[in-house]
Amino acid sequence: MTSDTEKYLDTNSYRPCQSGIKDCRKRLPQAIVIGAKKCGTGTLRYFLRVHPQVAFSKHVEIHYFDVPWKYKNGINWYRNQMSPSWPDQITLEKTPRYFVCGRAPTAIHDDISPKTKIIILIRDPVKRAVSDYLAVKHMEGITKITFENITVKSSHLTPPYTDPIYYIRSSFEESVLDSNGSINIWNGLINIGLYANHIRRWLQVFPKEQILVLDSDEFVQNPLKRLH
Ligand SMILES: Nc1ncnc2c1ncn2[C@@H]1O[C@H](COP(=O)(O)OS(=O)(=O)O)[C@@H](OP(=O)(O)O)[C@H]1O
Repeated sequence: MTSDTEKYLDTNSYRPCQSGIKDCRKRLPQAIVIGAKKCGTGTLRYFLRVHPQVAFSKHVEIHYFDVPWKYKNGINWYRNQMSPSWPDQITLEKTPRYFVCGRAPTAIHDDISPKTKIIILIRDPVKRAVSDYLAVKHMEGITKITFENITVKSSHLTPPYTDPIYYIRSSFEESVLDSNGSINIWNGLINIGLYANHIRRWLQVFPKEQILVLDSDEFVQNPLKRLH
């Protein structure tokens, strides 16, 4: 998943396709990997990118539906972020934050198509939370932005919220537990892992036949089986 690998895939594509060649153009995605964050979405993209019938977006994550300034750019801007595809290829993108984004289900339904397929990976929520915690801590080290003592407001989690608020302290346990020892479900570390709550919102917009939920733990052990 290094940038060298990405470059190799770009220049050695099995079915090179460039805008301008007959029938080869950028299309809106027929399927979107919406998350969840830290559940193996990067690995799924990595595998699917080499499938000859898949045109996965070159950008690792597009964040069109969850980032207001990108959404304001409009659907043509979004289409332009996709990889060019042949008519028989499926265009795909992945942005794990869509999973928790309040406006994403309706916007995908209305702006792309009610027939859009939704792919969700889920994983043991505790392992997901620890992975997320370590990633945010790492980011804290790089950006020097401190996440310590960020106030958690449940109002941030009403639609169209774009990101659960993270409450990160020096240890994982301190981060996820309230002073009375109960789990703070409004902390993004926990909230993203309340999969049922989020999937319920997607099911209010898309029929269950269009939503594929994959067990990421199984995907680690037997990726080929899950890819079929
Ligand atoms: N094949 C496969 N299947 C499932 N999970 C895998 C796989 N490969 C990697 N991983 C683990 O997934 C974690 C990263 O998930 P994401 O790629 O979704 O992260 S991100 O949201 O895009 O940042 C990250 O978890 P942690 O290692 O616990 O941090 C990866 O190790």
